[in-house]
Amino acid sequence: MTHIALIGLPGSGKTTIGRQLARRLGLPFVDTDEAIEQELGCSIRDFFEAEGEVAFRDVESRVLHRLTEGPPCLLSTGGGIVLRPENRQRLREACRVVYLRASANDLFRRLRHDQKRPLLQVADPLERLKALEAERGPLYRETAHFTVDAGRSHLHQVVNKLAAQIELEGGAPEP
Ligand SMILES: Nc1ncnc2c1ncn2[C@@H]1O[C@H](COP(=O)(O)OP(=O)(O)OP(=O)(O)O)[C@@H](O)[C@H]1O
Ligand SMILES: O=C(O)C1=C[C@@H](O)[C@@H](O)[C@H](O)C1
Ligand SMILES: [Mg+2]
Repeated sequence: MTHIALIGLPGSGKTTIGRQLARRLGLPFVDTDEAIEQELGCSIRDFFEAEGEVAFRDVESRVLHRLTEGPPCLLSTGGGIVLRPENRQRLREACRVVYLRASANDLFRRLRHDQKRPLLQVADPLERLKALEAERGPLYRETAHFTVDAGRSHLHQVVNKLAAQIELEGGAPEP
């Protein structure tokens, strides 16, 4: 296993915490959503609208495989990456997987004014977050090696806790 991957619901802090943790551990930081947008040459939102979710998930699986075959990095993933069994398997075999757990209520408080996340641009974003939590919670738990509370804790507390846990387990992989 060579990588560290962060998984969790939209807004759980994968990108923000991932960037800070990568700096702490001296690892390159890669966001799968950003890598996908680079590969596509357009935004995920536009691609989703034009080609649909199945086409997006195909690209996401391809990018996950490519990135996890490359040099060790801290991988922040798209919120839906655990939906495909092949991605869950790939994550578990190639990465130390951390689930940033945050409840729908906590995320709603955090994201209620968000306009960037297509999944939340609906009449009732709290209901949508609850549905995502019900569908994906078991998949995040099944995929993760380690879970951390990222709903109520401050950003720096989550980063400190993860850095300590990784140290305890023998430290970060050599980049
Ligand atoms: N523990 C935290 N406490 C308070 N605010 C947080 C915490 N974690 C993240 N945030 C804030 O919540 C917002 C969403 O965080 P971020 O973009 O990192 O989430 P994400 O999991 O990458 O979301 P997405 O799945 O949509 O890419 C940001 O404004 C970030 O600063
Ligand atoms: O939760 C999801 O299904 C998604 C989350 C984003 O990170 C992107 O990967 C995309 O918008 C889909
Ligand atoms: Mg993100």
